[in-house]
Amino acid sequence: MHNPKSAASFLIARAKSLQLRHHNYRFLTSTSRSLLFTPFISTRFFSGHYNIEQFSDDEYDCDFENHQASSTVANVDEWKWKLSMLLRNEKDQEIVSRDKRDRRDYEQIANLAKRMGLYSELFGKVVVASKVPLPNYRPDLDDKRPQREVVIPLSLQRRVEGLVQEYLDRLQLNSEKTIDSLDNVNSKNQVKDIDMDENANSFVDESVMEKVLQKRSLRMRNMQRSWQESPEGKKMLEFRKSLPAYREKEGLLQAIARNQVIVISGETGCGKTTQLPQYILESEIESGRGAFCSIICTQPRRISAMAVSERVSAERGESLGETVGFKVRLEGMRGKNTHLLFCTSGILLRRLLSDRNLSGITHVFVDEIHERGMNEGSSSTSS
Ligand SMILES: Nc1ncnc2c1ncn2[C@@H]1O[C@H](COP(=O)(O)OP(=O)(O)OP(=O)(O)O)[C@@H](O)[C@H]1O
Repeated sequence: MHNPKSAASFLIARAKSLQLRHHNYRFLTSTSRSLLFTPFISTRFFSGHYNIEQFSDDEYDCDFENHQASSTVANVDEWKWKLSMLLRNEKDQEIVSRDKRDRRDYEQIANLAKRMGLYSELFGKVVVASKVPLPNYRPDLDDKRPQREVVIPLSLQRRVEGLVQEYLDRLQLNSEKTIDSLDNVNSKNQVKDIDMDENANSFVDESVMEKVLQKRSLRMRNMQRSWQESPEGKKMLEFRKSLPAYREKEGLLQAIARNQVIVISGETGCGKTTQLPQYILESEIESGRGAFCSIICTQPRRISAMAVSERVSAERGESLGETVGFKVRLEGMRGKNTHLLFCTSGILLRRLLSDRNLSGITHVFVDEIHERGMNEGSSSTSS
Protein backbone atom coordinates (compact mmCIF):
# COMPACT_ATOMS: atom_id res chain seq x y z
CA MET A 1 0.00 0.00 0.00
CA HIS A 2 2.90 2.35 0.60
CA ASN A 3 4.11 4.17 -2.37
CA PRO A 4 7.69 5.39 -2.13
CA LYS A 5 6.60 9.07 -2.15
CA SER A 6 4.30 8.79 0.84
CA ALA A 7 6.93 6.69 2.57
CA ALA A 8 9.42 9.44 1.97
CA SER A 9 7.06 12.11 3.28
CA PHE A 10 6.26 9.98 6.26
CA LEU A 11 9.93 9.59 6.94
CA ILE A 12 10.47 13.32 6.83
CA ALA A 13 7.61 13.90 9.22
CA ARG A 14 9.00 11.32 11.49
CA ALA A 15 12.41 12.84 11.37
CA LYS A 16 10.84 16.18 12.29
CA SER A 17 9.03 14.71 15.25
CA LEU A 18 12.24 13.11 16.34
CA GLN A 19 13.97 16.42 16.00
CA LEU A 20 11.22 18.06 17.99
CA ARG A 21 11.51 15.52 20.69
CA HIS A 22 15.22 16.00 20.67
CA HIS A 23 14.77 19.72 21.19
CA ASN A 24 12.18 19.17 23.85
CA TYR A 25 14.53 16.94 25.64
CA ARG A 26 17.34 19.42 25.50
CA PHE A 27 15.01 22.18 26.52
CA LEU A 28 13.87 20.22 29.54
CA THR A 29 17.38 19.36 30.58
CA SER A 30 18.53 22.90 30.22
CA THR A 31 15.66 24.30 32.31
CA SER A 32 17.57 23.58 35.46
CA ARG A 33 20.60 25.16 33.89
CA SER A 34 18.69 28.30 33.03
CA LEU A 35 17.81 28.59 36.71
CA LEU A 36 21.46 28.47 37.50
CA PHE A 37 22.05 31.25 35.03
CA THR A 38 19.46 33.52 36.56
CA PRO A 39 21.73 35.35 39.05
CA PHE A 40 24.24 35.95 36.29
CA ILE A 41 21.61 37.40 34.01
CA SER A 42 20.23 39.64 36.73
CA THR A 43 23.57 41.14 37.61
CA ARG A 44 24.30 41.88 33.99
CA PHE A 45 20.89 43.29 33.50
CA PHE A 46 20.91 45.59 36.44
CA SER A 47 24.53 46.51 36.34
CA GLY A 48 23.69 48.78 33.41
CA HIS A 49 26.97 48.04 31.66
CA TYR A 50 26.93 47.51 27.95
CA ASN A 51 30.26 45.81 27.81
CA ILE A 52 29.83 43.38 24.97
CA GLU A 53 33.30 41.95 25.36
CA GLN A 54 32.09 40.33 28.55
CA PHE A 55 29.90 37.97 26.53
CA SER A 56 31.72 35.06 25.04
CA ASP A 57 30.34 33.15 22.11
CA ASP A 58 29.98 30.20 24.45
CA GLU A 59 27.46 32.07 26.49
CA TYR A 60 25.34 32.79 23.45
CA ASP A 61 25.74 29.28 22.14
CA CYS A 62 24.62 27.99 25.47
CA ASP A 63 21.56 30.16 25.26
CA PHE A 64 20.75 28.95 21.79
CA GLU A 65 20.14 25.54 23.27
CA ASN A 66 17.05 26.94 24.91
CA HIS A 67 15.46 27.91 21.61
CA GLN A 68 12.18 26.56 20.47
CA ALA A 69 11.98 24.33 17.45
CA SER A 70 11.14 27.23 15.11
CA SER A 71 14.28 29.22 15.89
CA THR A 72 16.84 29.97 13.27
CA VAL A 73 20.31 30.11 14.71
CA ALA A 74 21.51 32.29 11.85
CA ASN A 75 18.82 34.87 12.61
CA VAL A 76 19.68 35.03 16.29
CA ASP A 77 23.32 35.24 15.34
CA GLU A 78 22.47 38.17 13.15
CA TRP A 79 20.68 39.78 16.09
CA LYS A 80 23.70 39.20 18.26
CA TRP A 81 25.67 41.23 15.80
CA LYS A 82 22.94 43.90 15.47
CA LEU A 83 22.71 44.31 19.24
CA SER A 84 26.48 44.53 19.55
CA MET A 85 26.45 47.29 16.94
CA LEU A 86 23.69 49.08 18.83
CA LEU A 87 25.77 48.99 21.99
CA ARG A 88 28.77 50.35 20.15
CA ASN A 89 26.82 53.08 18.42
CA GLU A 90 26.38 56.08 20.67
CA LYS A 91 23.86 57.83 18.43
CA ASP A 92 21.25 55.12 18.01
CA GLN A 93 19.00 54.27 20.88
CA GLU A 94 17.07 51.36 19.46
CA ILE A 95 16.63 48.83 16.69
CA VAL A 96 13.20 48.45 15.15
CA SER A 97 12.43 45.39 13.05
CA ARG A 98 9.26 44.46 11.20
CA ASP A 99 10.74 41.23 9.90
CA LYS A 100 8.42 38.24 10.28
CA ARG A 101 11.15 35.85 11.33
CA ASP A 102 12.21 38.26 14.07
CA ARG A 103 8.73 38.07 15.52
CA ARG A 104 8.92 34.31 15.46
CA ASP A 105 12.30 34.39 17.16
CA TYR A 106 11.30 37.17 19.54
CA GLU A 107 11.79 35.18 22.73
CA GLN A 108 15.35 34.40 21.84
CA ILE A 109 16.03 37.95 20.74
CA ALA A 110 14.55 39.20 24.01
CA ASN A 111 16.73 36.79 25.94
CA LEU A 112 19.79 37.87 24.07
CA ALA A 113 18.98 41.55 24.55
CA LYS A 114 18.42 41.04 28.25
CA ARG A 115 21.75 39.30 28.64
CA MET A 116 23.46 42.17 26.90
CA GLY A 117 21.84 44.66 29.27
CA LEU A 118 19.34 45.87 26.69
CA TYR A 119 15.57 46.10 26.75
CA SER A 120 13.21 44.62 24.21
CA GLU A 121 9.52 44.59 23.45
CA LEU A 122 7.19 43.18 20.84
CA PHE A 123 4.73 45.83 19.68
CA GLY A 124 2.21 43.94 17.58
CA LYS A 125 4.26 42.93 14.60
CA VAL A 126 7.29 44.97 15.45
CA VAL A 127 10.33 43.89 17.44
CA VAL A 128 12.21 46.64 19.25
CA ALA A 129 15.50 46.36 21.14
CA SER A 130 16.50 49.46 23.03
CA LYS A 131 19.11 50.88 25.38
CA VAL A 132 16.36 52.38 27.53
CA PRO A 133 13.26 50.77 29.08
CA LEU A 134 10.38 50.55 26.63
CA PRO A 135 6.73 51.41 27.26
CA ASN A 136 3.90 48.90 26.90
CA TYR A 137 2.53 50.72 23.90
CA ARG A 138 4.11 52.68 21.10
CA PRO A 139 1.64 54.65 18.95
CA ASP A 140 4.28 55.20 16.28
CA LEU A 141 4.58 51.45 15.78
CA ASP A 142 0.87 50.74 15.80
CA ASP A 143 0.00 49.95 12.19
CA LYS A 144 -3.72 49.83 12.91
CA ARG A 145 -3.80 53.32 14.27
CA PRO A 146 -3.97 55.92 11.50
CA GLN A 147 -0.95 58.15 11.64
CA ARG A 148 -1.94 61.74 11.18
CA GLU A 149 0.42 64.63 11.04
CA VAL A 150 -0.93 67.55 13.01
CA VAL A 151 0.40 70.83 11.76
CA ILE A 152 0.09 73.60 14.31
CA PRO A 153 0.04 77.06 12.72
CA LEU A 154 3.21 78.94 13.48
CA SER A 155 1.23 81.81 14.98
CA LEU A 156 -0.50 79.47 17.44
CA GLN A 157 2.81 77.84 18.35
CA ARG A 158 4.33 81.25 19.01
CA ARG A 159 1.36 82.30 21.08
CA VAL A 160 1.62 79.19 23.24
CA GLU A 161 5.38 79.70 23.62
CA GLY A 162 4.80 83.31 24.54
CA LEU A 163 2.19 82.47 27.17
CA VAL A 164 4.31 79.71 28.72
CA GLN A 165 7.32 82.00 28.86
CA GLU A 166 5.30 84.81 30.35
CA TYR A 167 4.04 82.45 33.02
CA LEU A 168 7.60 81.30 33.78
CA ASP A 169 8.82 84.91 33.96
CA ARG A 170 6.04 85.75 36.40
CA LEU A 171 6.91 82.72 38.52
CA GLN A 172 10.53 83.79 38.64
CA LEU A 173 9.56 87.33 39.51
CA ASN A 174 7.32 86.13 42.35
CA SER A 175 9.93 83.76 43.75
CA GLU A 176 12.57 86.48 43.76
CA LYS A 177 10.13 88.81 45.50
CA THR A 178 9.39 86.12 48.10
CA ILE A 179 13.08 85.60 48.81
CA ASP A 180 13.51 89.33 49.12
CA SER A 181 10.61 89.72 51.56
CA LEU A 182 11.90 86.77 53.61
CA ASP A 183 15.25 88.50 53.86
CA ASN A 184 13.49 91.58 55.10
CA VAL A 185 11.60 89.65 57.77
CA ASN A 186 14.82 88.07 58.98
CA SER A 187 16.63 91.32 59.17
CA LYS A 188 17.54 92.37 62.74
CA ASN A 189 17.56 96.07 61.92
CA GLN A 190 14.20 95.93 60.29
CA VAL A 191 12.67 98.98 61.98
CA LYS A 192 15.80 101.10 61.83
CA ASP A 193 16.52 100.48 58.17
CA ILE A 194 12.98 100.68 56.92
CA ASP A 195 13.65 103.45 54.41
CA MET A 196 16.73 101.78 53.11
CA ASP A 197 14.81 98.54 52.71
CA GLU A 198 12.17 100.29 50.67
CA ASN A 199 14.86 101.67 48.40
CA ALA A 200 16.45 98.26 48.15
CA ASN A 201 13.08 96.75 47.30
CA SER A 202 12.40 99.16 44.50
CA PHE A 203 15.94 98.63 43.26
CA VAL A 204 15.48 94.86 43.31
CA ASP A 205 12.11 95.20 41.58
CA GLU A 206 13.63 97.35 38.87
CA SER A 207 16.56 95.07 38.28
CA VAL A 208 14.30 92.02 38.24
CA MET A 209 11.99 93.78 35.82
CA GLU A 210 14.98 94.67 33.67
CA LYS A 211 16.02 91.02 33.60
CA VAL A 212 12.51 89.93 32.69
CA LEU A 213 12.39 92.47 29.86
CA GLN A 214 15.79 91.40 28.61
CA LYS A 215 14.66 87.81 28.54
CA ARG A 216 11.48 88.76 26.77
CA SER A 217 13.48 90.77 24.24
CA LEU A 218 15.63 87.75 23.45
CA ARG A 219 12.53 85.65 23.04
CA MET A 220 11.01 88.25 20.73
CA ARG A 221 14.17 88.21 18.66
CA ASN A 222 14.13 84.42 18.38
CA MET A 223 10.49 84.45 17.37
CA GLN A 224 11.03 87.18 14.82
CA ARG A 225 13.97 85.33 13.32
CA SER A 226 12.11 82.03 13.19
CA TRP A 227 9.26 83.74 11.33
CA GLN A 228 11.65 85.46 8.92
CA GLU A 229 13.35 82.15 8.21
CA SER A 230 10.10 80.24 7.69
CA PRO A 231 8.81 79.77 4.11
CA GLU A 232 5.72 81.93 4.79
CA GLY A 233 7.89 84.57 6.44
CA LYS A 234 10.29 84.63 3.48
CA LYS A 235 7.40 85.02 1.07
CA MET A 236 5.99 87.90 3.07
CA LEU A 237 9.41 89.53 3.30
CA GLU A 238 9.73 89.31 -0.48
CA PHE A 239 6.50 91.25 -0.85
CA ARG A 240 7.50 93.82 1.72
CA LYS A 241 10.85 94.33 0.03
CA SER A 242 9.04 95.14 -3.20
CA LEU A 243 7.40 98.19 -1.64
CA PRO A 244 9.06 101.59 -2.31
CA ALA A 245 9.40 102.24 1.44
CA TYR A 246 11.91 99.40 1.75
CA ARG A 247 14.51 101.33 -0.23
CA GLU A 248 14.35 104.09 2.37
CA LYS A 249 14.45 101.81 5.39
CA GLU A 250 18.02 102.46 6.54
CA GLY A 251 17.79 106.21 5.92
CA LEU A 252 14.55 106.35 7.85
CA LEU A 253 15.94 104.44 10.84
CA GLN A 254 18.96 106.72 10.96
CA ALA A 255 16.82 109.84 10.72
CA ILE A 256 14.65 108.61 13.58
CA ALA A 257 17.69 107.82 15.70
CA ARG A 258 19.15 111.32 15.15
CA ASN A 259 16.04 113.47 15.35
CA GLN A 260 13.25 113.94 17.80
CA VAL A 261 10.60 114.75 15.19
CA ILE A 262 10.60 113.96 11.48
CA VAL A 263 8.04 114.36 8.71
CA ILE A 264 7.77 111.61 6.11
CA SER A 265 5.88 111.86 2.88
CA GLY A 266 5.44 109.26 0.16
CA GLU A 267 3.14 108.21 -2.62
CA THR A 268 -0.04 106.31 -1.85
CA GLY A 269 0.57 102.64 -1.20
CA CYS A 270 4.37 102.98 -0.83
CA GLY A 271 4.21 101.44 2.65
CA LYS A 272 4.12 104.37 5.05
CA THR A 273 1.46 102.99 7.37
CA THR A 274 2.20 99.27 7.36
CA GLN A 275 5.99 99.39 6.97
CA LEU A 276 7.50 102.37 8.78
CA PRO A 277 6.32 101.53 12.33
CA GLN A 278 7.18 97.93 11.59
CA TYR A 279 10.76 98.82 10.59
CA ILE A 280 11.29 100.41 13.98
CA LEU A 281 9.73 97.50 15.82
CA GLU A 282 11.82 95.00 13.88
CA SER A 283 15.05 96.88 14.35
CA GLU A 284 14.43 97.27 18.10
CA ILE A 285 13.64 93.55 18.38
CA GLU A 286 16.69 92.62 16.33
CA SER A 287 18.94 94.69 18.56
CA GLY A 288 17.56 92.95 21.64
CA ARG A 289 15.44 95.88 22.89
CA GLY A 290 12.07 94.66 21.67
CA ALA A 291 10.45 94.46 25.09
CA PHE A 292 11.65 97.97 25.97
CA CYS A 293 10.04 99.69 22.99
CA SER A 294 6.47 100.89 22.72
CA ILE A 295 5.25 102.41 19.48
CA ILE A 296 1.95 104.17 18.93
CA CYS A 297 0.63 104.84 15.45
CA THR A 298 -2.53 106.91 15.12
CA GLN A 299 -5.11 106.56 12.38
CA PRO A 300 -7.85 109.07 11.60
CA ARG A 301 -10.54 106.35 11.55
CA ARG A 302 -11.36 103.33 13.71
CA ILE A 303 -11.67 101.08 10.71
CA SER A 304 -8.18 101.88 9.44
CA ALA A 305 -6.68 101.34 12.92
CA MET A 306 -8.24 97.90 13.02
CA ALA A 307 -7.45 96.94 9.42
CA VAL A 308 -3.83 98.12 9.52
CA SER A 309 -3.09 96.38 12.82
CA GLU A 310 -4.49 93.16 11.39
CA ARG A 311 -2.37 93.52 8.27
CA VAL A 312 0.82 94.25 10.22
CA SER A 313 0.18 91.27 12.53
CA ALA A 314 -0.21 89.05 9.49
CA GLU A 315 3.00 90.41 8.00
CA ARG A 316 4.75 89.40 11.21
CA GLY A 317 3.14 85.95 11.22
CA GLU A 318 1.27 86.69 14.45
CA SER A 319 -2.29 86.88 15.66
CA LEU A 320 -3.73 90.29 16.30
CA GLY A 321 -3.15 91.37 19.89
CA GLU A 322 0.32 89.85 20.25
CA THR A 323 3.19 92.20 19.36
CA VAL A 324 0.82 94.33 17.31
CA GLY A 325 -2.59 95.47 18.53
CA PHE A 326 -5.18 98.18 18.16
CA LYS A 327 -7.26 100.41 20.42
CA VAL A 328 -10.27 102.39 19.36
CA ARG A 329 -13.12 103.71 21.48
CA LEU A 330 -14.93 100.83 23.26
CA GLU A 331 -12.89 98.26 21.39
CA GLY A 332 -9.38 96.99 21.28
CA MET A 333 -7.07 94.06 20.97
CA ARG A 334 -3.76 94.27 22.71
CA GLY A 335 -1.87 92.29 25.28
CA LYS A 336 1.04 92.62 27.67
CA ASN A 337 3.38 91.91 24.81
CA THR A 338 1.94 94.49 22.46
CA HIS A 339 4.70 96.86 21.42
CA LEU A 340 3.11 98.43 18.36
CA LEU A 341 -0.35 99.86 18.93
CA PHE A 342 -2.53 101.32 16.19
CA CYS A 343 -5.16 103.61 17.62
CA THR A 344 -7.39 106.46 16.61
CA SER A 345 -5.96 109.92 17.16
CA GLY A 346 -8.72 110.47 19.73
CA ILE A 347 -7.27 107.69 21.91
CA LEU A 348 -3.82 109.29 21.81
CA LEU A 349 -5.30 112.65 22.65
CA ARG A 350 -7.10 111.24 25.66
CA ARG A 351 -3.90 109.63 26.83
CA LEU A 352 -2.07 112.96 26.45
CA LEU A 353 -4.62 114.61 28.68
CA SER A 354 -3.76 112.34 31.58
CA ASP A 355 -0.07 111.76 30.78
CA ARG A 356 1.59 114.64 28.93
CA ASN A 357 4.93 112.88 28.77
CA LEU A 358 3.50 109.68 27.31
CA SER A 359 5.59 107.73 29.80
CA GLY A 360 6.70 104.36 28.53
CA ILE A 361 6.04 105.29 24.90
CA THR A 362 9.19 105.33 22.79
CA HIS A 363 7.85 106.33 19.34
CA VAL A 364 4.69 108.10 18.11
CA PHE A 365 3.51 108.08 14.50
CA VAL A 366 0.74 110.46 13.54
CA ASP A 367 -0.44 109.02 10.24
CA GLU A 368 -2.45 110.77 7.55
CA ILE A 369 -1.40 114.08 9.05
CA HIS A 370 -2.41 115.82 5.78
CA GLU A 371 -6.02 115.15 6.70
CA ARG A 372 -5.38 117.50 9.62
CA GLY A 373 -8.45 116.77 11.67
CA MET A 374 -8.80 118.46 15.03
CA ASN A 375 -7.24 115.50 16.81
CA GLU A 376 -4.21 115.23 14.51
CA GLY A 377 -3.45 118.88 14.95
CA SER A 378 -3.66 118.69 18.74
CA SER A 379 -1.69 115.50 19.11
CA SER A 380 1.14 116.61 16.84
CA THR A 381 1.54 119.86 18.71
CA SER A 382 1.47 118.04 22.02
CA SER A 383 3.99 115.32 21.05
N1 LIG B 1 -4.78 94.30 4.19
C1 LIG B 1 -3.91 94.21 3.21
N2 LIG B 1 -3.81 93.10 2.46
C2 LIG B 1 -2.91 92.99 1.48
N3 LIG B 1 -2.06 93.95 1.15
C3 LIG B 1 -2.11 95.08 1.83
C4 LIG B 1 -3.02 95.29 2.90
N4 LIG B 1 -2.83 96.52 3.39
C5 LIG B 1 -1.83 97.06 2.68
N5 LIG B 1 -1.41 96.21 1.73
C6 LIG B 1 -0.33 96.42 0.76
O1 LIG B 1 0.72 97.12 1.39
C7 LIG B 1 1.08 98.23 0.63
C8 LIG B 1 1.45 99.36 1.56
O2 LIG B 1 0.27 99.79 2.23
P1 LIG B 1 0.30 101.03 3.23
O3 LIG B 1 -1.05 101.20 3.79
O4 LIG B 1 1.41 100.87 4.17
O5 LIG B 1 0.65 102.20 2.23
P2 LIG B 1 0.62 103.77 2.54
O6 LIG B 1 1.87 104.34 1.94
O7 LIG B 1 0.42 104.00 3.96
O8 LIG B 1 -0.62 104.22 1.70
P3 LIG B 1 -1.58 105.50 1.98
O9 LIG B 1 -0.76 106.71 1.68
O10 LIG B 1 -2.69 105.31 1.03
O11 LIG B 1 -1.97 105.40 3.40
C9 LIG B 1 -0.09 98.53 -0.25
O12 LIG B 1 0.35 98.99 -1.50
C10 LIG B 1 -0.77 97.22 -0.41
O13 LIG B 1 -0.26 96.60 -1.56
